[in-house]
Amino acid sequence: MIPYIQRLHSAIQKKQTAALVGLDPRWEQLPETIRSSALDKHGDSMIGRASAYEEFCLRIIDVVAPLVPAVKPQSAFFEECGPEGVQALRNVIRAARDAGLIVICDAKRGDIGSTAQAYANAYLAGEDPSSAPFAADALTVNPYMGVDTLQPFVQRASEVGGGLYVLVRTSNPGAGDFQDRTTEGSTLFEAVADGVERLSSEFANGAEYGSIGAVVGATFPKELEELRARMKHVPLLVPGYGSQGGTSKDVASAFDSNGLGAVINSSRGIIFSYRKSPLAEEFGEARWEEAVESAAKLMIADLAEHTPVGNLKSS
Ligand SMILES: O=c1ccn([C@@H]2O[C@H](COP(=O)(O)O)[C@@H](O)[C@H]2O)c(=O)[nH]1
Repeated sequence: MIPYIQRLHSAIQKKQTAALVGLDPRWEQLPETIRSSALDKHGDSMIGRASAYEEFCLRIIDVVAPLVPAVKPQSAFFEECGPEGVQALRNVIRAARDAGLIVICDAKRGDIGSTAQAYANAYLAGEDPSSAPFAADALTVNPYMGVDTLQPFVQRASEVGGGLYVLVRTSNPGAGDFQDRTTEGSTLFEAVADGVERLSSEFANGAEYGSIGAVVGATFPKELEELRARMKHVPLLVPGYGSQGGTSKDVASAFDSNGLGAVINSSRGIIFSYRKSPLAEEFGEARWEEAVESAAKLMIADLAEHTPVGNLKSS
């Protein structure tokens, strides 16, 4: 079985980029053609929204699969549509994997050990997509309840060749409210980072990186730089580029000198690029897929120019 981190790094080397496209469908922002076809078929209903989300995401996957190594569906938008939404999430994950993409499901799960085990079984398929109902390669997890609650996820990841991304220093404006609280000489986020580094270096078993990663926001570049140095064996998932204001310069420190060790997420900035200047003027909503392709290519070029991603060696 090939561990998650090896599969991720092969995909990054193959596509020559660490750009990660977030799949965060929002009804009001979908192209009018997709909305009206869903309304015609299902009326204004959750079934209609879920089918529109699925169509939108499948078309995005077709556009970005040749360009990027991975996608990150945001579970919340699918869950919001009820059972049909959850079925759409499942279909989107499968389609992305069939298109050769690594799938990181952003569901931020966490609970007491026995319940965490059920979440892990539900979402972490690792290398074999038939081994879980929501067949993600990797899952985001919340460490707030303690290291024992991460163990079932770690165990499952090691059994199936899956990966995890533990929330360490998030990208939202209030991230510091709790994460920056200091006790015994370190902040809460540093204490979590040290725990994740221990888990991932054990998992790495002598390799450079383990499959236990960390979420660290692009919107706090100083903390990102500190955390890269503090968690040497930990691959990073960096949200906050683009719509939340993070730039390629802000995320440069997330990478090692070979351009590995991190993926940078952009969701709205790519999937809704046809709604925003200048791509809105260039393509308009009718050519939304071309705008998405162009936005993904712009992000790829930006990362290649301003971060060590430009040093990636081809596989
Ligand atoms: O700290 C975090 C953790 C997760 N996210 C998620 O990433 C995307 C970001 O979307 P953008 O449109 O690129 O802002 C979204 O799914 C968040 O829930 C995050 O932003 N910050």
